[in-house]
Amino acid sequence: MNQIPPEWIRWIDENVLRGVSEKKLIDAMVKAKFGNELAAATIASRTLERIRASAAAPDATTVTDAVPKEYRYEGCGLNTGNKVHIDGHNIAVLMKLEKPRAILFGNVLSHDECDQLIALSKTKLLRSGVVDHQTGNTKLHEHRTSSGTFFHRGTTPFIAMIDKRLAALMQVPESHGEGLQILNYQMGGEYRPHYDYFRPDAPGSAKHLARGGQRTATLIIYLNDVDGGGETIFPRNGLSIVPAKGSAIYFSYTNAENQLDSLSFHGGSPVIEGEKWIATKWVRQNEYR
Ligand SMILES: O=C(O)CCC(=O)C(=O)O
Ligand SMILES: [Fe+2]
Repeated sequence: MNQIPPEWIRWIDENVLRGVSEKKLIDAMVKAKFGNELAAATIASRTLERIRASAAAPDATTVTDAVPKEYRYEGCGLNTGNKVHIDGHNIAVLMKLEKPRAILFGNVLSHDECDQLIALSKTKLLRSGVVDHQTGNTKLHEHRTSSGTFFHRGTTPFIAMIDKRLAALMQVPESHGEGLQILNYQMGGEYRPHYDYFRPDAPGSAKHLARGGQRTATLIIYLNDVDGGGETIFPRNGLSIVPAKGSAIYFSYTNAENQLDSLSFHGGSPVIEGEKWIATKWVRQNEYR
């Protein structure tokens, strides 16, 4: 990688502002596959820019006001026990993370349900896109090299049953859920780290926010075991989740004050062997239409 994408520049700026050491930032960037020298040079130049900006600020108050408030974590995530029972289906709680709020679940879908979702999607796959922050439209991008399809909420009794289970698991009304997205990554396919929330400062976000408000949480369900690579990564925590058929990673990133948790930055690392299938459920603050 010989160029730093804008979301990484924003990430560097946020963390320089939070006082995170240069070494930690470089380590995280190297982990995310940037070259050591490029990472170090970019971080140094952003640090310098920040020092110059604060020197040019009229008074200390202006600088203090510019520091974003830290994300306030609400409650304790989904506050589950060690098992969740939904309509006769038993889901295991395998791991909990506090920052960002994240829970790894086992057996969210049975193996048979995973196979059914793959079979229903196979003939409908189209290359996935990313949201253009200026226009809000979807465009193809080298950072997202998967194919996918959607199932609108409740389109068939089978999809409706899954939508219902996922809403109960995520503790939101079913109507707040977007349609279930199915993704397939072939060898080398990846989704570079990104936020699932819509950037409030981007003009293209307005039309997405109008359809149910901000996204508050994501559930990524693994529909197959992947032979190599394909982990879901949270590069700011050094966390990676290895896909295991039927299990799912939940994470949330919007609180009642509308703050957004930048630690939820995540991606799908390249598949090295075999292929990867996932189902993603995004939920909104309000009813999604
Ligand atoms: O492929 C993955 O593990 C991550 C997918 C993802 O980030 C998404 O669907 O929003
Ligand atoms: Fe995502």
